[in-house]
Amino acid sequence: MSDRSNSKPETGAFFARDRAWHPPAFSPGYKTSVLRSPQRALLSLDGTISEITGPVFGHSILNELDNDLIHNFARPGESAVGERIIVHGRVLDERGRPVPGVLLEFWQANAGGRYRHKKETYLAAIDPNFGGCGRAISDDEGRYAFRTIRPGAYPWPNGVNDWRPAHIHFSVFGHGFAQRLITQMYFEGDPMIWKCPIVGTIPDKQAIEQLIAPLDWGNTIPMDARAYKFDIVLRGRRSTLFENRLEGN
Ligand SMILES: O=C(O)c1ccc(O)c(O)c1
Repeated sequence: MSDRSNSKPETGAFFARDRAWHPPAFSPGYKTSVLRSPQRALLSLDGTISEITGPVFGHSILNELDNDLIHNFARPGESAVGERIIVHGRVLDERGRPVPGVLLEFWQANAGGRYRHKKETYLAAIDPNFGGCGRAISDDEGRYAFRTIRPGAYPWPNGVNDWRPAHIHFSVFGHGFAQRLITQMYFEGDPMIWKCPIVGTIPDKQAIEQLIAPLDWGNTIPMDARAYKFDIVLRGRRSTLFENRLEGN
């Protein structure tokens, strides 16, 4: 385990990734990582002008229901089946400062643990009123929020009887097209988290705990939805853990 005590102020513009905090790209217990992981040393490339100045997908075309997964795929007057929740939090930089204007995209399985995807094979029922995708943009204080239903856990073909705990996938776009980070949020108190082979690739317990959103009782909506709070830290020693798959660790 690495020492994450906060005693020394962080200085300098660049915060190198702590390799003990992030899971190794090659983690045989997570079978698909074996073929996905880089076979050669990584190269660090500078961003090009077109990546830095190019348009960022989606910032100007948010629809009213994009941050409401309970309704954004539902027939008029209907809603998705499941436990209604609000997920909210802040996008923060390495010094804890808010990051405004970030496009966040979310995708998840339905309450029974089934994705709406043509390659989905799990036998749980489709919910005709649930699509499973949404998005939001962080405000001036870095805050974002969306309404959804709590996803179900599901089995997956990794080892015998491996299950994914209930989780929501997050993509975070920055101010350039090449700035994209992907992570997953889990739910406080779920015993399945500690049995998951993907979670099991994460070497540091604190890094896992940072992916687990606590129940936020103060922001529940009585007679409607419970709230979970998930802050995303983009860089620094306490950076949220991001997946290997799209960024090559
Ligand atoms: O990378 C994978 O194989 C994989 C499988 C199941 C998941 O739920 C997931 O998030 C990733």
